[in-house]
Amino acid sequence: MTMITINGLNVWYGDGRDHVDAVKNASFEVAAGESFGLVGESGSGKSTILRAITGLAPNWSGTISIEGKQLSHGKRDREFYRRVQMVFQDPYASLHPRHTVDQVLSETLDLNGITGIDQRVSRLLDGVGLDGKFRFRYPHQLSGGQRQRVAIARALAGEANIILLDEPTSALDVSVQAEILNLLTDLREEHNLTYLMVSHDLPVIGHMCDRLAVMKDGEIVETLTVDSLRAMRAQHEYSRSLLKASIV
Ligand SMILES: Nc1ncnc2c1ncn2[C@@H]1O[C@H](COP(=O)(O)OP(=O)(O)OP(=O)(O)O)[C@@H](O)[C@H]1O
Repeated sequence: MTMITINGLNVWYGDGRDHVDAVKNASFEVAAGESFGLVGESGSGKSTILRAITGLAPNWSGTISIEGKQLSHGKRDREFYRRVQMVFQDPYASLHPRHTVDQVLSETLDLNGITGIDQRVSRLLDGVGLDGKFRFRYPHQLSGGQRQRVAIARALAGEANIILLDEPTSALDVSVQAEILNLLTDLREEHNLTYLMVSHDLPVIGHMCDRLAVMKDGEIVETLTVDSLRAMRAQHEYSRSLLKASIV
């Protein structure tokens, strides 16, 4: 089954002189259980695609479908968030500073109509490798990696099996990045999750994804498998230059 279908997507910001075509005619599909990466330099339009999916970039044309259902313009409804969750770059900004880990997770479970919250919170913490002692801590009492684990637990609290990941490790210390990437890989397998992941870092995408789209100046210049990337079978000159600059 195709979980995410993007077809002829254009996204723009601003009017008149401020008009920016951030994404131009982008198309790709992400299958159930697949991990798909969007890679490209800063400003190439990667995050804008995620913003269009989540309704944060209101000006777009083309089609975006989740599990075969076309999304409309405007705000996303509860049903959308039941299927799709996000993990952002900066876990500190995405967690309420005056809510404990317990509050963050309990509230999300409650919103999803899930019962047996007490047990579920401990299971969620366990699932992301956080000791129970962190349960009643506030975000500022956690390290960056621990905060990102909480953000991941929150994304998994409901029944969503599509997770949008926007540079989920680039704000973290290098030593912690691999831990979080490995956790995400394990969770995908365990819960049969579908990932759409944005990163400017080709090795990160190579580690995490099955297929990827390379973006440049708002356009997808190439879509290829990570295996063919590793085998240096990238066709497009730009993809090859990215590849040369990094070790996948
Ligand atoms: N809110 C906004 N208003 C106007 N222009 C924007 C806005 N957000 C992004 N842009 C522009 O859209 C283009 C694509 O930006 P986008 O953030 O999607 O790129 P990106 O590849 O995700 O890069 P980065 O990793 O730096 O976020 C850029 O030219 C950027 O300046």
